[in-house]
Amino acid sequence: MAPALPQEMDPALKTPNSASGLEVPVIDLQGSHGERRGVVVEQIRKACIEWGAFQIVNHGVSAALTERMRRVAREFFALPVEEKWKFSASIPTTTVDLFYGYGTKEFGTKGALDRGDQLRHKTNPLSMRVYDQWPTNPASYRETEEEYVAEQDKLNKHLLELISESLGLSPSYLNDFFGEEYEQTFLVNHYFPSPESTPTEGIQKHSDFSSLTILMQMGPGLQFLKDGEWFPVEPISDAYAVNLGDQIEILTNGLYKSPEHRVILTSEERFSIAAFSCPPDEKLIGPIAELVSESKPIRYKSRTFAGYRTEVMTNPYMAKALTTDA
Ligand SMILES: O=C(O)CCC(=O)C(=O)O
Ligand SMILES: [Fe+2]
Repeated sequence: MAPALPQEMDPALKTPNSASGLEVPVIDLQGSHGERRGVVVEQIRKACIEWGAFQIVNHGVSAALTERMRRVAREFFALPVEEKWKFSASIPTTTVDLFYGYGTKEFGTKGALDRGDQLRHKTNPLSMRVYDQWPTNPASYRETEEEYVAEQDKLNKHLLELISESLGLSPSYLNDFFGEEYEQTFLVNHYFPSPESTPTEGIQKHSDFSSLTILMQMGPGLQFLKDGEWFPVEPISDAYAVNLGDQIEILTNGLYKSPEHRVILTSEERFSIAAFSCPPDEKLIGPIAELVSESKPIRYKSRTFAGYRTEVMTNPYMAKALTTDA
């Protein structure tokens, strides 16, 4: 979920790191329902502590469905802009909310790309779906997004099981905690090509205020910040980039990090398709009791998810709002 106002680019952070040999970990989910579960859980724990992010392959989402989703997204964004506006929200965004439906920076500044346009829908709970904001062109758009978000829901739940286990909690802990009414948001980011020879940000440095973000990047550009250096996420066909959001950082009392990330534009048009899972608005989020001890005292203030989101959205840079209790 994107910051909106101009922010100075730290010159020290301009070039992605390649010298260290470190890479955003790639985790193979094959066998993660069965014989390889223990191995995968251990890899997830390490990745969540060191990066707060990883890529996944063999995740179970059908390649054919993903390809259909990519295709209808490209077709929608290729329409004339006046066609796309038909699927925007009728009222401009407020300072404390993201825009929904089709949008650009001109319409709602919050959460909009600097150089591109977007399509954002709430997709869970089903009662939050506003189908008027779902494209009807191409004709198969709506059914494709419906199938796609159902698969993302399954994947999100599987990942939250693995993450729960990696914390020494029962497998169902995080899914039970967020509940069936958890908020799923679907987002297509469409970045315009950049003619500049100097690196230009398509989405500025931010962390996601979600619990978990599952993202398909179509073309290079995504970078994660680790220990003050930027690391690009290597595009792998049909892989998803997964990152923890601020809610997991708070719940784990800082053991797992919600990593900062950004997108650098290239000379090619670029898309990414994200599914964010978030707690229900009124859910109180604070460190999980089992993860707090005398040697690991509470580091984060508890507040409702809606309260947290408002704090982030009213900050001009949409920065983390992870204030401590101390
Ligand atoms: O487009 C990408 O690769 C990242 C997008 C992102 O960080 C976001 O939408 O929150
Ligand atoms: Fe993000």
